[in-house]
Amino acid sequence: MSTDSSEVAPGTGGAGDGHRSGFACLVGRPNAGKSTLTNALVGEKVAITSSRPQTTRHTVRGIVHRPDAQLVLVDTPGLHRPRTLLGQRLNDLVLGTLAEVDVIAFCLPADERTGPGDRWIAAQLAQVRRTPVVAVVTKTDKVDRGRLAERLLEVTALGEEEGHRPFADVVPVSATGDFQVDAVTRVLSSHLPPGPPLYPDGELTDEPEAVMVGELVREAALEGVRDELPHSLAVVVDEMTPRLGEDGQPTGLLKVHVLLYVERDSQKGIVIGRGGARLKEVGTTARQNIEALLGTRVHLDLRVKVAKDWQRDPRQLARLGF
Ligand SMILES: Nc1nc2c(ncn2[C@@H]2O[C@H](COP(=O)(O)OP(=O)(O)OP(=O)(O)O)[C@@H](O)[C@H]2O)c(=O)[nH]1
Repeated sequence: MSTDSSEVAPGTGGAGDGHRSGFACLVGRPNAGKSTLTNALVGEKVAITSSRPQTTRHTVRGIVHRPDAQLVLVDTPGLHRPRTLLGQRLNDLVLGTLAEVDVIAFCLPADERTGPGDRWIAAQLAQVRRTPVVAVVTKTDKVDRGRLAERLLEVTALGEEEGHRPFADVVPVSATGDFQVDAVTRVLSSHLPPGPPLYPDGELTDEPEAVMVGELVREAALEGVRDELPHSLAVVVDEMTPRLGEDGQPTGLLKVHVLLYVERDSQKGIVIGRGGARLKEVGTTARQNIEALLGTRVHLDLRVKVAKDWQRDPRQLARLGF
């Protein structure tokens, strides 16, 4: 791993003498690389990545353990200008989270230019006054050194624009190229308050298992589908119980029932596929990942249902846990 200190933008330095602990939140436009970075930092798959924007619905925490610091990552949905009630709810959730964390990592892809979406987020972050904001320039493997240098300056300038807040640090990283991942941990940790670890060593997430199971199903169901499904797919884990044998004893198999809600019949068709072929694939992929996550054999039952216009209906949203 390349974590040469000369590659780190100047910042507030190391964690100091004592141990530090606290919470960090990753924000950025959809597709900015937040989930991938969370996974790289934690070193295990906990958040959901997908090549489709706005797939992260739940606040998933990953925990980075280091000898001198414990960094609890709160991965949020993409902060974006709300178009639907769901979008508004997500933004409220994000802003509420931001006010409570110790440091915010604002992810900006190296291979894109600063756009209106970034300016909108920068303006939102300026409202969260007390929390330091570290700009993390992601996906550096996608650009050459010259472009990266330009981009770092461009990002620094974004913090200095009227109505924004200067960034506490600017750090380049490639989560997939394993470049500077440690540097991101170090810089974020340097902004945490002194304190003992908040979670026992070895713990990677405090997200309830059912939420993570739901996310794995959601991820599998979205894979390779290129239409508007990310906005129209909700996942509810209905049941997770040990399967009992004929003698009433546990068989070592976990029974998992999951409901996939789509908005329209046409979307139901997309998820299920011809003759149910796609849903079968989704089930196999999701089951393997759930088994890896929980360390137990799983019997997975997926049902697809249509919940018309659920994104705009507060009662439906509440029922689905938003
Ligand atoms: N080349 C390269 N691609 C990356 C890197 N980090 C993320 N990506 C890709 O960028 C896309 C988006 O990454 P995500 O981590 O899902 O982005 P996100 O910000 O969590 O997206 P939302 O959940 O939509 O908010 C995926 O296709 C990733 O594989 C990186 O360091 N290098």
